[in-house]
Amino acid sequence: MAPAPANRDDLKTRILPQMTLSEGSNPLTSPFPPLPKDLLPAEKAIRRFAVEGNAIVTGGAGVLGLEAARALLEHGAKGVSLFDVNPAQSQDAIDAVRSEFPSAKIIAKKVDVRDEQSVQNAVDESAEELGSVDVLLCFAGVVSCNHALDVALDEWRRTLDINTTGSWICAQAVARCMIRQGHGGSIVFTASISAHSVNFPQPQVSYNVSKGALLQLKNSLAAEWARYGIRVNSISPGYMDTILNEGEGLEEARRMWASRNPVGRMGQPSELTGAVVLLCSRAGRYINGADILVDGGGSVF
Ligand SMILES: NC(=O)c1ccc[n+]([C@@H]2O[C@H](COP(=O)([O-])OP(=O)(O)OC[C@H]3O[C@@H](n4cnc5c(N)ncnc54)[C@H](O)[C@@H]3O)[C@@H](O)[C@H]2O)c1
Ligand SMILES: OC[C@@H](O)C(O)[C@H](O)CO
Repeated sequence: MAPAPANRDDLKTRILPQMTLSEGSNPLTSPFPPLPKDLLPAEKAIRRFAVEGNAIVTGGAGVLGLEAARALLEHGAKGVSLFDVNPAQSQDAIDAVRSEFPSAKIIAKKVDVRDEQSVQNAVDESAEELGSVDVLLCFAGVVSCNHALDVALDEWRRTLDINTTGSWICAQAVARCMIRQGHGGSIVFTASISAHSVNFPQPQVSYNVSKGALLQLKNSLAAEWARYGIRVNSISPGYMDTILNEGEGLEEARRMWASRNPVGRMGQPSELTGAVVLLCSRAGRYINGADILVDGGGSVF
């Protein structure tokens, strides 16, 4: 049953008394344990960037989500559960990842991140089928480009519902699961350069707002959930060379995005994975509440 909304009395009697750091099993209260001295340097590097346990990746049938899932598996994740409103669109690509990692468990679930009950069921099933949920990557998202004067309320609501509220619904369901498990975890939202500045030339007010809000969602949860050993961070990709940024009429915009970038090109999906792995591995243990821009320097131009 959903909890009742809090009132003013709850603040003193229930909410503030719970704002204490739970030590004991909280992995964040102690520093990264030293690696055994007799390991070879390469083995130390692997251990430092190892991803432990299992992950849920929303938008997991999309270009960036699936590439991030592949990177987690490369770094030792035992299994991934891909949540997507349309997993069938990428059946072949998902099968290709399955054959790359034959000993990993790779599940695809049809989930609309706006549907709280469907997310809750899929999180519970994933925990059961994989054995645990230790990482959540939120990639599910839609882009919406329109002149601010023409944006219909439905278009505005849909963009914020999927990009922002959908990430919140998934984070809350997964955090409850991680707290039950008792050993913390890592949550990563996908914001964007659009969370930091206004894109050019395309007008996209609802998208920009949906991604900007994710940064404050990340900050708020990072502050609250560290006491359970859960770190919450975000990545902010620049213009990546994916279907989101393809299509008729976008040729001139693509040229402009590349020319306004210090490295002179758009990013490749695999170029996001270093930041994702860092945030989900032991090496990222003291990174909490951070946003990593992966944009070739485009946002400083
Ligand atoms: N491609 C870029 O240049 C870029 C830049 C910055 C941020 N991003 C963000 O990265 C994320 C992934 O982008 P991408 O390029 O891989 O796009 P993509 O379209 O390939 O992937 C997005 C996925 O989200 C899924 N999705 C959409 N609505 C959903 C819903 N209601 N519930 C569940 N799944 C849903 C889609 O089916 C799709 O598989 C998005 O959040 C996007 O805003 C992308
Ligand atoms: O901000 C870059 C991306 O988030 C997005 O792909 C682009 O703005 C879509 O036009």
